[in-house]
Amino acid sequence: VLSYRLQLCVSVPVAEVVGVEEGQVEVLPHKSVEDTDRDFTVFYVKRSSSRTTSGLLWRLGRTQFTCPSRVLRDQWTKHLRTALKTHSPLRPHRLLVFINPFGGKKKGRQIYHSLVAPVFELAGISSHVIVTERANQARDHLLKKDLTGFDGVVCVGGDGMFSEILHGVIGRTQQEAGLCENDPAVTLQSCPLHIGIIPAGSTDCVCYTTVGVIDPVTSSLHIVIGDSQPLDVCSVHHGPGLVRYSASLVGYGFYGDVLAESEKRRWMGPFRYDYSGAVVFLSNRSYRGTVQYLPADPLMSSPRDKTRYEWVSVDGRFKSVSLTCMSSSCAKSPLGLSPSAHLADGTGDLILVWDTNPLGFLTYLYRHTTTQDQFDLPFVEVHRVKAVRFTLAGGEETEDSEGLHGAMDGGDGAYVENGSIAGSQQHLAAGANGQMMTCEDKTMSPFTCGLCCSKAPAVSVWNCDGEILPFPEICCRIHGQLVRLYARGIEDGTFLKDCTEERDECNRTCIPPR
Ligand SMILES: Nc1ncnc2c1ncn2[C@@H]1O[C@H](COP(=O)(O)OP(=O)(O)OP(=O)(O)O)[C@@H](O)[C@H]1O
Ligand SMILES: CCCCCCCCCCCCC/C=C/[C@@H](O)[C@H](CO)NC(=O)CCCCC
Ligand SMILES: [Ca+2]
Repeated sequence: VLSYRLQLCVSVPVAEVVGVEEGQVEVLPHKSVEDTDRDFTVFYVKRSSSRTTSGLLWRLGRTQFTCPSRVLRDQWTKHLRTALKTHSPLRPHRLLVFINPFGGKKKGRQIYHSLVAPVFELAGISSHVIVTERANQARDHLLKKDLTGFDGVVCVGGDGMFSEILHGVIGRTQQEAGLCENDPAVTLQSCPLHIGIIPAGSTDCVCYTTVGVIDPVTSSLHIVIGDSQPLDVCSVHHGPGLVRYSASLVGYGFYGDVLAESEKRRWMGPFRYDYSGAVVFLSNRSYRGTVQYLPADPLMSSPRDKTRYEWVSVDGRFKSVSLTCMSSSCAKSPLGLSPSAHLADGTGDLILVWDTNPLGFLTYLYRHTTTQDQFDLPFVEVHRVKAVRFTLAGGEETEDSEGLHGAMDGGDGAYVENGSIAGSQQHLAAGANGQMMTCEDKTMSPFTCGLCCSKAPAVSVWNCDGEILPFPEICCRIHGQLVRLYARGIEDGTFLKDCTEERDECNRTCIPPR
């Protein structure tokens, strides 16, 4: 308990003290120090009274103390600094910071320098800052450069930027451990570097899901006090190799189409998703396929039914197929794609939305924006899984492959925009084997292209955390707690009554107040 000289009482856990400074110090908007012999200032995490729909906003609290003598003041500051080290061993000392100057509303640099850097400085963190000049620069840096001395990596940007960091730290860890990332059966090594996210993107889904708010100051405070939240990661494989990792959404059909459509409209900023969502909804597509999944929960089966840990296969026509390792919440959908998914339980939730009429699908989508259960619809099913495979359904496979060749001479075919993968503006035909061929008409979107070739596309693309994967056949495996974030899950002080998870394995509403 810290006694404040105006007789107010402020109680702050040592774990939430950000820093201690001699004198009467102010930090924001600018640092100013009035150095008096007997004063010191304590900075700490203060929960804001303004409540958001999901998590709590954190602010920098500040309390000044006056001691009877300078000697006593120096004893206080020394002891407090020692206590910080002892109580919070995961507090970072040195961070590698990547800023994407073009993410979201293009305010990454400003956000970092005005809101985040002062908090880092106060906490005595030394930061090496890199403003990226190209996509994948952060990933490549993490894969190749010397990372000695860094405790964590911070990305200032959106989910795409987080994904770069994710690939960098996972890849580097496996390289150093001599493990093969291509084999979905290999148990990957969890990464020693913590990842911090300063939200400055369009969806900021990973930040929203792990912190509960999109707020750079809240996130910077989680980083400086060394909060640690393990996170499940899904590896996505195609043919013999690893294609990508995903922390949030691996989605085929609706979410793949929205992404393909929105990549052409990056100039619209975050609004591109709303616009593309409407375009794709109106195109009323569904796709055939076979989904195989490995159920995660042995309680779902009995010892006599021979289904324990065996692959289950479903075949049909889907509006969307989504796999998410976490709830995947965002401002549009505060409870997320799968509201009770856990951040670090080693499983993912597979959501199958069977073909339905437009009103039914709209109801499904709309429920994401409310507290109504989006799974309580006759055409939706959800499974907690360890692994998923997707193939084009039986006869469809041949049909599509033939369609591909037909596309070359103007026949039937399935078309996707190449989007960010190879940077080309041509349309690619994605076949059962992932082989890609260009469509004759290089000027139209996949949707009009479907029309120009007289048939709506039979094959969609995968949306993997906001990146397009232009081949339908994939295999996914969830790796439990592969990375750690500077976060603590959504902090709202209530417990789910039926939750039996340990804190580290639980996700959202079960986090006890500290
Ligand atoms: N300097 C750069 N120039 C161009 N692209 C970059 C640069 N730095 C990073 N990128 C890429 O920009 C892409 C998008 O960035 P980011 O995720 O930060 O913003 P966003 O797409 O607006 O947000 P969200 O991913 O939350 O929807 C990332 O995939 C990243 O690889
Ligand atoms: C009538 C109202 C209907 C409203 C429907 C709202 C449905 C919202 C569901 C939210 C799902 C978020 C899934 C997160 C995906 C991220 O990993 C990814 C990368 O940032 N974002 C997108 O692909 C961007 C994808 C955007 C999809 C809309
Ligand atoms: Ca999970």
